[in-house]
Amino acid sequence: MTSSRTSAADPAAAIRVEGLTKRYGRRTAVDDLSFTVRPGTVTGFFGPNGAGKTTALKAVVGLARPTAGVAFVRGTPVTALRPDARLLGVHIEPCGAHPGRTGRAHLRSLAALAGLPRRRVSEVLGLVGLEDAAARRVGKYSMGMRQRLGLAAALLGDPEILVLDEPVNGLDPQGIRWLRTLLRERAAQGGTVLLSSHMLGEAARTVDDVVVIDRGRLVHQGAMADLERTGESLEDVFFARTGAAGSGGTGGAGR
Ligand SMILES: Nc1ncnc2c1ncn2[C@@H]1O[C@H](COP(=O)(O)OP(=O)(O)OP(=O)(O)O)[C@@H](O)[C@H]1O
Repeated sequence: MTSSRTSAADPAAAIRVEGLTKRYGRRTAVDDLSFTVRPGTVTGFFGPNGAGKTTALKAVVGLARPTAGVAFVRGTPVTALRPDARLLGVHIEPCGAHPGRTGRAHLRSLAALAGLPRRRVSEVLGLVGLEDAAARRVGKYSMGMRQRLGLAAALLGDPEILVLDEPVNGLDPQGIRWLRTLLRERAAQGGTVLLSSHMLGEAARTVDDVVVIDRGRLVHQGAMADLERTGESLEDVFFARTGAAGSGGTGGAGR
């Protein structure tokens, strides 16, 4: 396992997770998890079903209160940060859009809440390819369209850091390529992305750094380039470190 020397409150780390634990009753969803997300990178967050990815991402963005540990965003505990759509853009399902509202209306209220200009709504609708569906009710959206709406919401503030939970789910091949290009371009411009995914082949083409968890615990952190040097694929690492090979069921983190 590659450990990071970045200290907890180091503002040079876009995100630093330190000793994060989240319990639901007797179930431990995230277990003493620490990892670092370097600025200007796309970091992939992987693990079997029930490993604790969504729970950890929620804690990273301040949507779940950790039982123990701290998530730092640019060196500040996320719980001490004022909501700032220009710093942190988040897409974690459910996106909270009322099924009876149109996609455009949903984005307009988010923009107003975040103090962003209305023109950003048209811009992000164009960016995610939802212009034609903007006047339709969200309840009528396909899974891929809901995914695009969630991405549009995350992109509203053109944020420095994006946290996306399984953003590829439901996207068509064109959408998957579009998202890969978008995320790579953002990283090339100094932006940071932390995303979870089960699509290891696709993720291997997108991410710079890899964090793998199993049963709530870190089992691997390292750079894709290091894997490429050793000839290991992301899938090799995933199966070797999570022991998920051949298992059809969910491991879960509960003990
Ligand atoms: N609100 C909650 N109340 C109780 N248990 C929860 C809650 N949220 C998550 N869990 C439990 O925490 C564990 C981790 O769930 P989580 O959704 O974080 O995993 P995941 O890695 O995102 O899974 P998947 O890949 O299937 O989306 C699971 O055992 C889940 O049942």
